[in-house]
Amino acid sequence: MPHSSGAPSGTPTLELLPAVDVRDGQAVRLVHGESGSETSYGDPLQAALSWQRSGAEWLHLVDLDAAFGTGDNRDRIAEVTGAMDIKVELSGGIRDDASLAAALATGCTRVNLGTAALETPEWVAKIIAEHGDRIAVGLDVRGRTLRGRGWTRDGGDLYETLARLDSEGCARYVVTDINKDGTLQGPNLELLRGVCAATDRPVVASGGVSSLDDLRAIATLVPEGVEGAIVGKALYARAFTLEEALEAVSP
Ligand SMILES: O=C(O)c1ccccc1N[C@@H]1O[C@H](COP(=O)(O)O)[C@@H](O)[C@H]1O
Repeated sequence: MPHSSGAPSGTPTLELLPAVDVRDGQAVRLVHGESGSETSYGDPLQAALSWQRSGAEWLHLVDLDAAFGTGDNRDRIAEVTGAMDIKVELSGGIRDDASLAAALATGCTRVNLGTAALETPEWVAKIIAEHGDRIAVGLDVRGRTLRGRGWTRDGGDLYETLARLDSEGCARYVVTDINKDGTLQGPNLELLRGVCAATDRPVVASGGVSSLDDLRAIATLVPEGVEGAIVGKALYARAFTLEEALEAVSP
């Protein structure tokens, strides 16, 4: 049977997660995750609905104010999640029982924890045991060093933390190269390979995607354990459409 112009036939499909990051009620993109580097793209609900209409099966939704500790967009996040018919991965400021309960109550498919995995490991081990694959951990790295609190503080060694989380049963990792994030400079394939070699859990790639070729390159890592890729700036900058991206990674 003929196959599409995307990834080689027989390769499992790379999941694509278009990102909607919310700051001060607006959909924004940052460069290197730095506060103050925002470009605004308007209403987050409209952005999320447009990715859904374009065929997304996942939405990566981030409360940036909660991640930075500059307030939160909880109502907006709940509104967007509630309006989605697709799966939602929710990130930003999920650090204790109250914020976790609020996040899970939105009906999101899973949450993604950053700072908590670095600062309150006992709590994270407990909620992994309670919620299984509804919990992912975001490994946001610069070099080999993890960063928390809006990526402003060092949080330990990537591979030591990964080994600890693996032993606690963490179901999945969202791996972001901070140096690449929001830069349209291409993904850090070496980092992704390194993480895949160190764990048998699925990995979602994040940071740097600029072109369909970048997505095809990430898709070659599916057999090594990369399950998905978050796409942000490239979609907002119209480097390609989501329809083109989905086609590019479908076997
Ligand atoms: O996504 C970003 O651009 C981003 C930038 C700066 C900080 C955080 C960012 N995103 C997400 O937030 C979580 C971390 O939140 P927390 O530490 O759990 O409060 C991180 O994993 C990213 O998914």
